[in-house]
Amino acid sequence: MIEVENLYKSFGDLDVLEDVDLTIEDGETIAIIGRSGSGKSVLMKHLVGLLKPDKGRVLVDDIDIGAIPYEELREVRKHFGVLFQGGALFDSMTSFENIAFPLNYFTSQSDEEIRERVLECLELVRMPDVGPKKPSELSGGMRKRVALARAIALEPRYILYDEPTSGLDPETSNTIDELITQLSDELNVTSVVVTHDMHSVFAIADRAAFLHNCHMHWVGPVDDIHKKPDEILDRFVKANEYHVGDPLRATASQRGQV
Ligand SMILES: Nc1ncnc2c1ncn2[C@@H]1O[C@H](COP(=O)(O)OP(=O)(O)OP(=O)(O)O)[C@@H](O)[C@H]1O
Repeated sequence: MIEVENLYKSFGDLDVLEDVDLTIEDGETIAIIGRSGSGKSVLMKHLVGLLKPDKGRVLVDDIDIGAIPYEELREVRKHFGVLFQGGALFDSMTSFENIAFPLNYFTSQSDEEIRERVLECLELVRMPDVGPKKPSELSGGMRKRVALARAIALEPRYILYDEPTSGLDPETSNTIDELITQLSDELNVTSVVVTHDMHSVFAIADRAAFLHNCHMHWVGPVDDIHKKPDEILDRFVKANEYHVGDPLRATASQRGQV
């Protein structure tokens, strides 16, 4: 479980998060939503200790990650897989080497064990044959899937996704959404998805957490987004769900493509 308590964060004069509380339950998929610049990525970075709160705490399995030395934080981070916005793959390495990287860095597994795990991860993202390919030889959606394979290599308990569908066409976005759901079910992980893609939110998330004006304005089951209207949330949702009816999104979902 991750608990964010009374979190404040500013950069110079810019207040980004004020008095933010959020509890992320084990096994759920929660979407962090909000306008561009509302602090979604800043909040996500606090969950894994990449940023430290000015005030407040982030507890991961009861450990206050802002108050522990780096060596202990490194141990906590082993439980996290992070899919960064651009994928953040190493361009000079093959897909195989990218996925093997955290295994080489964090574990003392043999070359054979690492090879098996890399192939397993490629299988999980349904791209068993791309190991020898470099990121530059792959499409945007394929790069995200390789990055996802790398994020799950250490068998994380938590996967953090930063805008996983941004920059992808609707059909590829569906593929990524379906993969997020599949991994959540098969690996029984807790997933935190930063996004403003409301189609994704309704497709994959159990709950949504809406940041607005530095505050956690609304948190609840996605089913309640329309049932229990909140004027500000409603405005945000309407502005961002224009492509929900996109036939490509619908078609790929119905086909169940991954
Ligand atoms: N390291 C930093 N130093 C200074 N300002 C920062 C830093 N990180 C984020 N910010 C600022 O904090 C604000 C929130 O940024 P953040 O990236 O969390 O927004 P976001 O909600 O994820 O937006 P988007 O949807 O556009 O990605 C922005 O104004 C950003 O410029």
